[in-house]
Amino acid sequence: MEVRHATAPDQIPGATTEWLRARFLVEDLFSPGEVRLVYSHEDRMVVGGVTGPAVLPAPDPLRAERFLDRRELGVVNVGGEGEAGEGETGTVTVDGTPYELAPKECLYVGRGSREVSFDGGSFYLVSTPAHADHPTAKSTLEDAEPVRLGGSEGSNDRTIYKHIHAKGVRSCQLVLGVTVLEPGSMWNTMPCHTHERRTEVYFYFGLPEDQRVIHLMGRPDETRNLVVADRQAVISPPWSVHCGFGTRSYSFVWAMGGENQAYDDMEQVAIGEMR
Ligand SMILES: O=C(O)C(=O)C[C@H](O)C(=O)CO
Ligand SMILES: [Zn+2]
Repeated sequence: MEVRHATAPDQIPGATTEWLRARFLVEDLFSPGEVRLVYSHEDRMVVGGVTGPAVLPAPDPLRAERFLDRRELGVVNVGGEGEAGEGETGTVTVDGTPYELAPKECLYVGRGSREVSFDGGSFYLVSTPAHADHPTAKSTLEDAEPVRLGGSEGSNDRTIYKHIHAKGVRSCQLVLGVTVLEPGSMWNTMPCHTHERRTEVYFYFGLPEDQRVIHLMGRPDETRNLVVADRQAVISPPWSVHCGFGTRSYSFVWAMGGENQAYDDMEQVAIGEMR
């Protein structure tokens, strides 16, 4: 498990591309038969990738017998569509109960779960500290009550699926959803925002291998960019904007941890304020 330390906005002026990528970009999350994990001190969020079969370990930095002794976990199947277009389903088994996840479906795994294993599919993981037990629950795209936002005039026609949130699958602090851009729409999260009460992690997927997303980060008046490939994640601290545009359309998993779970509790930033 890689450990990354927290950052401050006054470190951004003068930061090199390499410095920014080492702190905020998470590459290489997927390797067959392995669970790869990164522990960020930004709200103590852990992100990971699994290509099964594999079992969720309890890495040493957690100093816990089991990964979920003091944590909760969101799992999203980020595997591609099957040859017949029906989607590659994968299985997550929690303490002997199997849950089949189709692409973009999500499983919330509550604190206290003892064994989590993965088979088939390709799974993205996000975990936050937890102080109560909430039941393990699956969320389909229908359960996530899709909301269509934006439009073709802004190249941001997209659908937001909220899986884990205050009015959906319940958790202690984790909030998680999937946003899918329509073909020809490239911009996510514009106009952008910050939320000082929460860290957010974006995981981009469904992007062709030779295409990229240009992810904007930093204080609104001191922005930088990260050039992000398919199946890479960006850690967005509470002080940073998080938005971007792709050279093709794509999907992303967004997940937050921190002070509150109010999805709309954000500070909107007008494009004219950005530098
Ligand atoms: O497309 C969007 O806009 C998003 O998905 C925004 C995220 O949900 C977000 O940033 C929540 O704070
Ligand atoms: Zn946000």
